[in-house]
Parts: sequence; C-alpha cells; structure tokens
Amino acid sequence: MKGLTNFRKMKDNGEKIVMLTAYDYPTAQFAERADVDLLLVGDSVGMVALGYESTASVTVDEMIHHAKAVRRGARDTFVVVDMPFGSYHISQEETMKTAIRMYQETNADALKVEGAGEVIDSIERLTTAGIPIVAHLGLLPQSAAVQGGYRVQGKTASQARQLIEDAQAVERAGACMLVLELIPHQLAKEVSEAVSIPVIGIGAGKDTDGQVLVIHDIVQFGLHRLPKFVKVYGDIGTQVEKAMKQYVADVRQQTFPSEAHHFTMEEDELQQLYGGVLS
Ligand SMILES: Nc1nc(=O)c2c([nH]1)NC[C@@H]1CN(c3ccc(C(=O)N[C@@H](CCC(=O)O)C(=O)O)cc3)CN21
Ligand SMILES: CC(C)C(=O)C(=O)O
Ligand SMILES: [Mg+2]
Repeated sequence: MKGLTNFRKMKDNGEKIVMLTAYDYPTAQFAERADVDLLLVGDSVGMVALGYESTASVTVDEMIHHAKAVRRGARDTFVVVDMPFGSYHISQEETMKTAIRMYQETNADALKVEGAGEVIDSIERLTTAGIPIVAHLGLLPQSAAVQGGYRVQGKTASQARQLIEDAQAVERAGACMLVLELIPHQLAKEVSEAVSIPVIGIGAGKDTDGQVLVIHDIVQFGLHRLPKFVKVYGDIGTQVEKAMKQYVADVRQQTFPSEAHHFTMEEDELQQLYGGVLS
C-alpha cells in the first residue's frame, strides 16, 4: 500500500497524487483495480448516496458504516474518512473519543477534519494520539451555511493571506495532508508551495500536488447538478435507468424470467418428491 511517505515523495518529485471518494464495497474494489492512490470516504456520502440536503446531516455512525464497507473493498489502498459535522467541535474529550472510535472501528489510515482556528488544537491532539489527520481548507462544506453557500473562497487579499497562514498552521499542528477546495488556481499553487505536506485540490486547479473528485460526479450516478470543476468520465446514471426500464418491461411483458433463468425438476423426481402435491 502507498502510504504517507510515498505521498510526500510524490509531492517532492512532482508526481501527481490521485484521490477519489468511495462509499461502498464494489466502488472501493473498482478504485483499487484502477490504481487510485487514496480513497476518501467523504461526508459527501450524505448528499450523493443518502439524499440529504447538505453534509451537516451526516452522523458518525453513518460514516463508520460506509467506511467499513470501503475498507473491506480496498484493503490495499490508503483510506481517509471524514469526521462529520458536530463530531469535533463540542469538546476536546468528545473529539478524541469520537476520533478513536472512528479510527478503530473502520481501520482507516487517516481521518479528515475541516477548518483551522479552533480545529488546529484538535489536529495537534489527535496526531499526538497517533491518528494521522488530513486537514481541509478553502470551501468548507460543513460550514457552507456560514461561508454563504458553495462559493469560491480566498477572493480577497486578507482571505488569501489567512489561507496560506492556516495551511502552515495545520502543517505545524501535524496534519499529514491538506485538501484544498474551491479556490483560484493561482492561490492553490501558492499554498501548495508554502507547505511540505501533500496538498490535494478539488476545484483548485492543476498546480496542487494531487486531485480529488466525488465518484458519483465523475460517472454521473445521480440526478444532482454538477459543480463546474467536475470532469465527467462516464454515464452510469443513464445506463442504470435504461437497465431498470428494460427489467420493468420484461416482467410486465413476461419475457423475464425465461428458460435461461428458471429451475426444472425431472418428471420422475417430481413424482417422487411432490407426490400428489402438484396438480
Ligand atoms: N456531488 C458533490 N460533489 C462535490 O464535489 C461535493 C458535494 N457533492 N458535496 C460536498 C461538497 C460541496 N461541494 C461543492 C458543491 C457545489 C459547488 C458549486 O456549485 N460551485 C459553483 C461555483 C460557485 C462560485 O463561482 O463561487 C460552480 O458552479 O461550480 C462547489 C462545491 C464539493 N463537495
Ligand atoms: C469534497 C471532498 C474533499 C470531501 O470532503 C467529501 O467528499 O466529503
Ligand atoms: Mg467532506
């Protein structure tokens, strides 16, 4: 399995790091076969797989449930799991308990938390406790209600300065990696060069050390609107709908099941076993 040492070397050598979200067993298996470098069990699961309006509804139990499935499907891929909204803000004690539970129960390789400020202290304590922590700056979906929706971040000089400072602060606190979401590509390049930990971008241009996208977006599995930064690589949704419509038609027209999909008992066996049961 590629690990943190590999990812840091990849950054130093300018080799791009490929991250993708996964929320279930088959997707994790396919990602491992496709040689994805790391998987993110993102709290985006709430929006793309569970139908919530935002990531704020996702619970710790839901994250653990999905992360365990991903771990079973990708035993040889680095797996990062999002700590969900509300699970690392109440107190240091509760943050530590929740992180330890998530890390132990899922067998993940790292956990991810959004933001700097108060969260810096948690990054430091969790790292000290032995849990690799991925930081997340720029657009913070768990704080979208405060940030004014899913808007490009870092568009003033003071925000840009703050972002660079925050990136350096999460690195000092011990973060092993940084996800940078929805900021101008020039600023993302600057941030990536300002820290020695690998920076994984989403909607942050080509000059971060790696990229991450949501699996449902890149294969169009779902009816949701796609963010501008998504590149589409497949059309699973259309295929699923087509297959379902054909199945519905086949059952109604009695073309399924046919001889290929049923089970037959020989005549003598039929008499022996069922006797007078059948008419
Ligand atoms: N399906 C999905 N994909 C994601 O990448 C994703 C989620 N859900 N949920 C959690 C967060 C939220 N994310 C999002 C969602 C939408 C935009 C979006 O629509 N952005 C506008 C740009 C707005 C601006 O110009 O300021 C866009 O048109 O892309 C951005 C990030 C990224 N994450
Ligand atoms: C968008 C990525 C970075 C994420 O945090 C998620 O999928 O939850
Ligand atoms: Mg997330």
